[in-house]
Amino acid sequence: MRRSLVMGNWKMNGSLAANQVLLEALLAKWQGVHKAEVAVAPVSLHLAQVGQLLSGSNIQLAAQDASAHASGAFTGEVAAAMLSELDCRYVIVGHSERRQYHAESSELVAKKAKAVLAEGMVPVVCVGETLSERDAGQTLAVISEQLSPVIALFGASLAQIVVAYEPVWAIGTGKTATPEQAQAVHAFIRDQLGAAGEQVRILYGGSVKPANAEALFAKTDIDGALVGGAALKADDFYAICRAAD
Ligand SMILES: O=C(CO)COP(=O)(O)O
Repeated sequence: MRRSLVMGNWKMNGSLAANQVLLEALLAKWQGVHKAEVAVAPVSLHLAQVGQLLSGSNIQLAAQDASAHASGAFTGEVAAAMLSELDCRYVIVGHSERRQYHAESSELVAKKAKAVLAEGMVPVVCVGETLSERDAGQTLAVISEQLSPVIALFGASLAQIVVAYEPVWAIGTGKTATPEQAQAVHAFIRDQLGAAGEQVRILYGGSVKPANAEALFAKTDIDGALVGGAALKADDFYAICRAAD
């Protein structure tokens, strides 16, 4: 049985003070989420302070990206080992915003995922098609291309990753994939992962809200959510976590 996972991706939002207020509001109402695992991913600069606020709670710390390199002359990058030092449990890699605005290839994303795993953390590998790719009937081909370097690089450790399916057209647009559309892609991803597939949690991301979370989580292959905008509102994020519990 796969344990559901809800992760809040705060992206590049909020001052440290604002994020502290958000977390305190979340922790104040934090009862009743026992079965689902929950994590929040602040910007790397805030990880230490957010980690301190989370200590004693059952909310895990996550990072939004990691370098593929272990250390050295890579200005602006943050190594996986540094994230591990701050007790991060999860690291998002290959978010569409990184692929789109920072030209990250699927090969680079796979290397980042491997670097995260090597430091004892869980990579959350994001995949997803754009609207024009969907309209052209290329959704599954795109997902397959994005996953294949990860599958090739991970081998037997593939069961240890988390995958997030985030259709680009649903991110921050208020347009969610229908539960049926998401389920079809999740089932495809699980199939692509082969024998490891049964164990891998596959999250859906893209305009997840309290109003649509339950219907998404009811689908067989949707094991949780990667939440952007709604994770910045304590009430909404809490409601999504409850729906996964
Ligand atoms: O990109 C996302 C999470 O990583 C989804 O963002 P939204 O929930 O704001 O659509």
